Amino acid sequence: MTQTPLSENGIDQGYALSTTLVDPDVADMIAARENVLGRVDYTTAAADPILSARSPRLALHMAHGKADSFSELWTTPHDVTAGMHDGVAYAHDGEFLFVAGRIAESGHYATATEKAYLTALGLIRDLGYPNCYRMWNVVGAINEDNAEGLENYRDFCLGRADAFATMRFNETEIPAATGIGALGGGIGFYFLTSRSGSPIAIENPQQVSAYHYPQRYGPKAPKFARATRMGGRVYVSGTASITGHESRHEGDLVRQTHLSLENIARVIGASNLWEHGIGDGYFLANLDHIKVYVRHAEDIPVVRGICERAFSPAAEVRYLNVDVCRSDLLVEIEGIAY
Ligand SMILES: C=C(O[C@@H]1C=C(C(=O)O)C=C[C@H]1O)C(=O)O
Repeated sequence: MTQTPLSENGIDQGYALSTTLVDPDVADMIAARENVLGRVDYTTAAADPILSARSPRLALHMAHGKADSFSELWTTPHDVTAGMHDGVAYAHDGEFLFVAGRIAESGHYATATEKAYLTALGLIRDLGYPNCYRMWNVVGAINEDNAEGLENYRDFCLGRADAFATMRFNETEIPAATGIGALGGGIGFYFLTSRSGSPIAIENPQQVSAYHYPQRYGPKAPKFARATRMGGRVYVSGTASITGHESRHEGDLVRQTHLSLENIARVIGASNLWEHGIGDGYFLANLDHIKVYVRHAEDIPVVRGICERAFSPAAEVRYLNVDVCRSDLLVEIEGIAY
């Protein structure tokens, strides 16, 4: 029998977390028998992160009713240690860490975002899991202006950029991310980080790196990578109809959906990964645990039709009716390539 190499903390290095997007009652059943590193409920009301059955749980207001509610679970074969720290909930298993937080609804997000991010980023360093490879941020009223007339998304980006600067994250350490609209509840966020793994940040040659977007998109650029390679997988950020730094196909749902998919295919494709020193290449059919964000509910059937032709019929795909970070974007897609 071949032995998997063990790292110094005794965990096999080829190991990665498992995830699933399931109906909440199915999530309850899985949570009752597996080690849950984190649970995120995409549901009808937001709530502060808590420890539930000794693991972190965050509720995001991302669903309009029971029919579009689901839960995302991150599970591990290893024992989990969980805790709360300054309002954030976290858990770790010796190799991976999950941390979740919430920023209360407010007319001004930058300072509170910076503070919450510093809490979470400080925690991952102090606990010894400094390598952040994926972040999700859901922002209520994302395209509306704050009390000073700055769009809430841009306000959030300001605080996030300041936190990364304070923590001295350089461009190669910036994780894959999603920054998407929520139906309410301020800003909810959660991160995945690793103790010993070194995530590789991946960019899209057809897109300006988000962290180099010009100032017309906000005072501080959105700090995220287009994807990260970690533990034999590629975590693809929320991806929309953008080339260069500009939104394309304004008002054209079909073309926006196709360009979003093309952008993902390019990011995960063999030639791009080769440029990033990664041997494997992936196709859209390799994507799983996909979220498709659609601005207008009535557009979901058309988007679904296009996506179903591109993705594996076995993939877990959830469609959410929420706003997107730029008001001219109608659709955005994320997933994990295996
Ligand atoms: C769609 C884009 O950005 C969105 C916003 C992100 C963020 O601010 O973290 C990350 C990915 C997308 O959800 C884009 O700029 O291409």
